[in-house]
Amino acid sequence: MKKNLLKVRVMDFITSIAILPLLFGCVGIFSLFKLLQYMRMKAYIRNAVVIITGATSGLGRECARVFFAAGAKLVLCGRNREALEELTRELAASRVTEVQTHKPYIVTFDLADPGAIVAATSEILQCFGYVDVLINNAGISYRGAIIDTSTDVDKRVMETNYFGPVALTKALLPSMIKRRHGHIVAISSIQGKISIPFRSAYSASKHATQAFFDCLRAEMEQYEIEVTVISPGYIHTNLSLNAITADGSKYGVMDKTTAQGRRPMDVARDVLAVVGKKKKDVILADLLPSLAIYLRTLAPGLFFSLMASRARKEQKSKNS
Ligand SMILES: NC(=O)C1=CN([C@@H]2O[C@H](COP(=O)(O)OP(=O)(O)OC[C@H]3O[C@@H](n4cnc5c(N)ncnc54)[C@H](OP(=O)(O)O)[C@@H]3O)[C@@H](O)[C@H]2O)C=CC1
Ligand SMILES: CCCCCCCCCCCCCCCC(=O)OCC(=O)COP(=O)(O)O
Repeated sequence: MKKNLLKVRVMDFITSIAILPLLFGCVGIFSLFKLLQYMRMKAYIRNAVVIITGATSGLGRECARVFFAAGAKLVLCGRNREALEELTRELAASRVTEVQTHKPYIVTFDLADPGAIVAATSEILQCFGYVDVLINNAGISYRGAIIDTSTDVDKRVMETNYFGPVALTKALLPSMIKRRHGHIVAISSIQGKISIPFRSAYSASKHATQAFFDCLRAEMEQYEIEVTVISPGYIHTNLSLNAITADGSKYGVMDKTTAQGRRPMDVARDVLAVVGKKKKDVILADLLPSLAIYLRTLAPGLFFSLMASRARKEQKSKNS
């Protein structure tokens, strides 16, 4: 009995001695892999020509900061030149020592104006000769009941969130195909995966975005062009303040959900990492929205009931 116990202890000792180096080896290989991945990511962005739409505020502005610090040659887009110039001054004044930084180039255009998109693309290509990464970030949200919403409002949201990015992407694709190099990023939303009540136009525009860029990814693989769709949850930006309502007027309210959202700087860092790793489709949200996506797929009936009850509650609180 005693002899057996000793035998077991000796065996345990030998096993633990053998396992320890194996464990350390695995951790070492994993750390090395992570380091290589990090270095490759940095090299991918350094000196790359990166277009960011909607760089005047919120997530776009923070993306500009992190991509600038990573050494990208930025093309900052928006409608407000003054805001873009102020951002450029801010970036120039920031101290980044790790990599060589580049003064951003500013292009102003309205995504709802197809002619302006074509002109902007020619200007960018004339100036840089090529584009490495396009980040379709600009967007507007909407609040309203379908029954009260004019079709003009639906079109306005679709133009900014869907047709604009599609036109900009198409204008850049030929030069990317020629180089067999390029990366198109679409900032979608959790609402590109599930629809919640009183967001019809916004959610439809984001579902269309998801569908278009999924299709583009498949068609572009043969040209080695990457396509990434990023679906964030709530972010603390001006999105709800800038949202439009059923009659096209500005909503102008900082919603609690927006105010309690993630810091745009943190989301921008995630965007940089996701782009650097060339991920195809990423959800950047808490557990509940992610679970809601699974629920929509696995138990649609239950998901629809939950959304209907949410609509009833919201309607009731609006009426009272
Ligand atoms: N905040 C959130 O909770 C979430 C946001 N998102 C997405 O993130 C992206 C960025 O939004 P966010 O930073 O939050 O919101 P902001 O309102 O802070 O920023 C929106 C940006 O889009 C630009 N924009 C709006 N309309 C147009 C237009 N017609 N032409 C050109 N540019 C335009 C604005 O520029 P201008 O100065 O010209 O108005 C602004 O720079 C959007 O696509 C949004 O759907 C996704 C999930 C959650
Ligand atoms: C297995 C249990 C699952 C339980 C799921 C319950 C369903 C809960 C619903 C959760 C809905 C989450 C919605 C998230 C919406 C979101 O993050 O949107 C991001 C935006 O784009 C915000 O834009 P907005 O203009 O709406 O502020």
